[in-house]
Amino acid sequence: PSLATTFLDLPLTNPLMNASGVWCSVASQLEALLESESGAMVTKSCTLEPRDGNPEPRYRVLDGNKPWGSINSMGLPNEGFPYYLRYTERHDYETKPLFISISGLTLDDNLAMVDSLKDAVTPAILEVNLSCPNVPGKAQLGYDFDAMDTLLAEVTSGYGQRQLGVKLPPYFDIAHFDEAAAILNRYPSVAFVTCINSIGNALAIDINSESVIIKPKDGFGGLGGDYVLPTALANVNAFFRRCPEKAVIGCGGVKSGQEAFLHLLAGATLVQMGTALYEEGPGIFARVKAELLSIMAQKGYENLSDFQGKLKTL
Ligand SMILES: O=C(O)c1[nH]c(=O)[nH]c(=O)c1Cl
Repeated sequence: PSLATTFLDLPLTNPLMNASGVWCSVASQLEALLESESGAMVTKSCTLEPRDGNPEPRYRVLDGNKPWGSINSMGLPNEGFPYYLRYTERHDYETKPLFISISGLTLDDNLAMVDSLKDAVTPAILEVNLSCPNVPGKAQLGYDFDAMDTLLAEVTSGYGQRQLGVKLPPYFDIAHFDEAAAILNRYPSVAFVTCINSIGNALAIDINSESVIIKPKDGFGGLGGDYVLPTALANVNAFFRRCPEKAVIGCGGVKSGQEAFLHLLAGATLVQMGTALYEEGPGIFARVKAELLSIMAQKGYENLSDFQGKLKTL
């Protein structure tokens, strides 16, 4: 079988990539992703200026009893937009496509970054993060439909209607899938949606210390890992059904070929890994590729298109 695929008409050797934020904040990590067997890669969401982010501990793996996952309240630590723009100028696009993620603290900051990217005419693919749950005082744009609509109008226009994508928070209500998709479908240049970001503001508690386990926001943080897989699959399939003109990138709960297969079946074109990559490192891509190929072989599938988006209902 073959894992070859295309995304926005770009050829990829396989559909696997990192989730923004994991193993992609500094050049050494980005170079490790380039060397890895991922089919593509994305940078850490950046703000206009560098940020230290929230106080530590701000990331913890939750691996008491199975299932396992992670909680994080990083607070958007990043090297600042110019650092990542410079990286896009020296990336080897022949090896694999690069996405650049932006998460401006204000609409003006997002527009300033978009304007610089438009002038840079870089092959990097823009993913606008609408779903960071961890900046104190900043509500997630993806949960404010008016603000999301305004941002999309300004950003798509500012980007000269060049193709871009958005990183969405998980939604949990059919009416919200309907409303978010209706807004997104009014912007043809939004060529893909990445579902999902972490499930915001979960609370992990340690029974021995009788305490929360991360410092920021009294322990409230974004949840990732096994816990979010069914919600991630629902969001992938909901937007796959509602946005036939757009591609869906699946993210959430992928740690083996099995979950990658499920995301593809639900409608994802590419599949991102966050928590599992954080814990295992970039070697995970070779493992998950092999597992996915083995599942395809067992099922008699030659190409991803043999099952991609072909989830059955009862
Ligand atoms: O705290 C973070 O940096 C963070 N953490 C997340 O789980 N998702 C995001 O989009 C971001 Cl920007």
